[in-house]
Order: sequence, then C-alpha cells, then structure tokens
Amino acid sequence: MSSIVSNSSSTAWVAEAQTGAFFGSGAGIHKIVDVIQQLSYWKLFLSIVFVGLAWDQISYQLKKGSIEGPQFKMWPIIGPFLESLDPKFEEYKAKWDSGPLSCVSIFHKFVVIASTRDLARKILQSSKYVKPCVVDVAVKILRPSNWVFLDGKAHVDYRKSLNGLFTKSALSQYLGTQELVMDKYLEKFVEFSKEKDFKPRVFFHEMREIMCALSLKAFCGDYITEDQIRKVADDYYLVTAALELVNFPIILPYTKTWYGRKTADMTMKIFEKCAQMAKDHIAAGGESNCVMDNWCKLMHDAKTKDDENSRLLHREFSNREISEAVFTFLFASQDASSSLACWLFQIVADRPDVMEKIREEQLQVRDNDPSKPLSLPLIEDMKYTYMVVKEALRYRPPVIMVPYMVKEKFPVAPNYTAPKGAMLIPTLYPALHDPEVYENPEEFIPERWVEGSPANEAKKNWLVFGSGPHVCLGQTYVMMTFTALIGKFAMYTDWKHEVTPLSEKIKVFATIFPKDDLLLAFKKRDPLTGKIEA
Ligand code: HEM
Repeated sequence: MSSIVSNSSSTAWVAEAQTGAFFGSGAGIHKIVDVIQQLSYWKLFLSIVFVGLAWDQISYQLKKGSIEGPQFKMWPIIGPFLESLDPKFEEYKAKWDSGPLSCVSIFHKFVVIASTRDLARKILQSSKYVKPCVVDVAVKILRPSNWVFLDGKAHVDYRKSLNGLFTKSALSQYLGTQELVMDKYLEKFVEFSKEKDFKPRVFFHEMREIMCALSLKAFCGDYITEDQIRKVADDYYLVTAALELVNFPIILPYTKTWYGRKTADMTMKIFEKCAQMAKDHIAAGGESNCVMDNWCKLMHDAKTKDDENSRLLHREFSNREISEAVFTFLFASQDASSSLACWLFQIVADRPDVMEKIREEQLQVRDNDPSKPLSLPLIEDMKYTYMVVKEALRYRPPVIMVPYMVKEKFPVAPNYTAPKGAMLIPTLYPALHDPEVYENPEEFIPERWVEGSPANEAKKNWLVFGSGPHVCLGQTYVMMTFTALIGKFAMYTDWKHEVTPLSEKIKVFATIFPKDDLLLAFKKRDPLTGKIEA
C-alpha cells in the first residue's frame, strides 16, 4: 500500500489532537505536517471524508436550531436530493403541516420553508433581508442585464416604469387582438377534438399553446407573425426545462440549458424587432394596441410630463432592454397561466351548474348579443365568471411556493433567525386553504367571493400573486383575460372532461397540474340556442 511516509501511524495524530498540542504554535504546525506526512493515502482520504461528513451534520444542526426538520441529514451531503428530482405535492403538504417553519438541506443548500400566512407575508415584504432566488443558469438564459435581477431601490424604480403597462385601462387596449386569438383557438380546439372523433384527449399541450399565443399577442400585437408565434409556442418548453431547479449550471452544447438559451435568444431577437416596429408606430402617431406600443407611448408622453413616475420613463429604453423585459413577462406568465387554464377548464366542465351560470351571465352582460366585442366594462360586468376564476386560483393556486434567498441574517420568527445564504420559501397554498377564512376549503365554491363575504374581506390570505415589492405584475391581466376566455368558451363550445382517479390529484411541474394531463373534448355550440354541433 502506498503511503506518504512509510511506517506511518495515524494514532499519534489522534492522540496529539486530543491533548490540544496541535494548536497555537509553530511547532504545532510542524507536527500537523509530520502527522499528515505519516498518513497513508487512504487514511488521509478517510479522515477528510470523516471531517467533511461531521461538518455537514454539525453545520446542519447549527442552521436548523429549534425548527422542524429531520433530526440528522439522513443522506449525508446530498440530503433529499433524489426526492427533489420528482417532487410530490403530498410530500410538500406534509412538510407544511409539520410546523410553521421547517427545514431541509440539499448538498450545501439550507432551505427553510415558511407555511403560515403571516410568516409568508413577512418574508415577501422583507426586501431588506431577502431577494428572489433564481437558479444559477437563469442569469445566463435571461441575461445578466435583465431587470428581474435588480434588487432594492433599483428594482422598485424599474418596476414603477412597468406598472403602467398592466393597468386596467392599458389592458383594455390589448383586448381586441386577444379576442382574435380566443376565436381562433375556439375553432382549433374543436378541430383537434374532431381528429379523435370527439373522444377526450390530452389537452395539457393545447392549454400551454393558447396561453403562449394570448400572451404574445398582448405583448407584441400584430408585430409578431403567426409563424413566429407558432415557433415560440412550440419551443418555449425548452426554456422551462432549462430552468428546472436541478440543472447543470454550465451551458454545454446540446444540453437542456443550451437549447433553453437558444430558444430564449431566438425569442428575444423577435421581440427586439417588434420593439422597433412599435417605436416607429407610436412615433408616427399610431394608437396603442399591445404592451410594446404602450411602453413606447408612455416613454413618448413622459417627455412632456414632470411627475416622479414619468421621470422614470424619460430615458430611451433600448430594443434589447424591451425585448429582455418582455421575455420575463412571458417567462413569468407561461407556466402559471397554463396551470390555471388546465384547472379552470377541468373544474367548470365537472360542474354543470357552474357552467350554466357562466353561460347565463355571458349572454346577459351582452344583452343577448353574443357577438358583442370584449371591452373593459363588459368584463367588469361578468361578476359570476370573475368569481369562478378567483375561486379556481384559490382552490388550485398555480404557484404554491416562491423561493427567496437570505441576503443577511433574518430574524424571521422570535425563536429563529434564518442564516445568510439560506433559501427561504414562503408557501402560498396553506393561506388559501385556511379553514378559518374559507369554509370547506377543499370545495370549489365561487359564491364565497361575493362582496362583503369573509373570504372577500380576508385580503391578507389572498397570496395567489405574492405580496410586497415583487408582487405579480400580471395579476390584473390574469383576472381580465381568464374571465373573458372562459366566458367565450362557455358560450361557443361545449366541452366534456373525462374524470379519472388522477384528475383531482396534483402534479408538481414548476407549477401545479392535474395528474392525468387533462382529458377534454370540445364541440361547437350555438350561444343562443345551446344547440351542439355533431
Ligand atoms: C395565473 C397566473 C399567474 C400567477 C398565479 C402568478 C403568480 C406570481 C407570483 C406568486 C409571483 C411572485 C410574487 C412575489 O414574489 O411576491 C409573480 C411574480 C411576477 N409575475 Fe406573475 N403570475 C401569473 C401570471 C403572470 C402574467 C400573465 C405575467 C405577465 C405579465 C406575470 C408577470 C410577473 C412578473 C414580471 C413577476 C415578477 C415581479 C417582480 O419581480 O417585480 N405573471 N407572479
């Protein structure tokens, strides 16, 4: 057996260490070197492994303190890494139920999960201590210059310049183009079902596609072509796959992250060209029909105003900068919106009474003229349909947790301080299923949202879109778009859902989806007579 110096004995090293003779003198250091020189390679290796494992456990105990979590790291170093590759909703739920604060350690990452409403709110609103946590590779895919990586005041200021793009009045300008997309997909879904003789088939991918098309039209209007929309919709899943929590941080050719970056670059190139067209359109006195138009118009108008918000828009945002920001809108919306779309179409199909009430309301707000175009006042009149969307978001909140990173030691509870560098995860789901606020929380009851009801008054529990400086930029967009969308589909189509034992079970894939991937079949329906086309 090879050794550093033959006839070595590691027992001498242990004895010396126990007497403390190693520490505090030059002679001590020589002795360490002597002892190490006397160790055989394998003993040295085993010693390093032993010290590493011991440190891993000690460091875990120190960070864990008194909060819930495994007594020891069952799997040294890696922790529950293998489970994290295939996350199960039931396992997350068990963790939330284990205590207000619980922890887990994966490799060197210490993760603290906060499961009560008040802790979740406190974390989301403590930008002094935390910032959103992104996977390492996100910086390479979304580009380091992207606004989403800004923190503190820089983030707040940038955000102010974006808020104007998603106000109700701004969103009402995008409805015309969005309605065209809805009409197109009404036909498409029926055709897709016809291919299989109207037997229910998986609609998960179709839901992702319609969401992508709706977003792209709202963001880029007519500047983006049908072919470009199809290309982005087809390839976008490569970006989701590249940004999975567990991924290789270096981009090697032909890996998931490489394809993800290629897709992101391709999409941002399209957006850059759209941004230039929007600038030209607005400079020529054109109207705003999409987010990009609106951004250019706000920049244009800001130059003649001098209030604080306008001053933030005084500078010229480059095409590249606009394209990066619009890409983050797509990135933030795609998975969450697809999740909501899947649950909403499933839930409404499974509850004929809800479907009936939506249909009734849709005709009533249009004075029995189903062809009346979408507008802000029309959507605002759809009170019941709106409550259905809101209840779907509560019942199956697309985003169940939001990972944040601790910037400096954070006294998150009287008995616990989260260490710097830890991942701190506020959980949104438990607050939305709190039986003290929502009676029978596991039941889908749109009426619980009527004005003045306990659910409606409990604003603090409404964490679907987060809270604090990073609260969802697209929340009004979501409520308006989905109210309009489900209303139109209810009028013009009759869709059936095949209920399987997995339909109500939750699959976690970035957001949450029905475990059976949603089996639907759409037929055309006459909105006035209710007659269904064979
Ligand atoms: C059902 C759909 C959606 C849900 C459930 C949802 C939920 C969320 C949540 C929970 C956050 C984190 C908030 C926080 O950290 O406090 C967030 C952030 C964000 N969302 Fe959404 N979102 C949805 C759709 C959209 C859409 C359509 C857009 C696009 C316009 C969008 C744009 C954003 C942006 C830009 C952020 C980051 C904001 C910032 O860091 O300042 N989201 N969203």
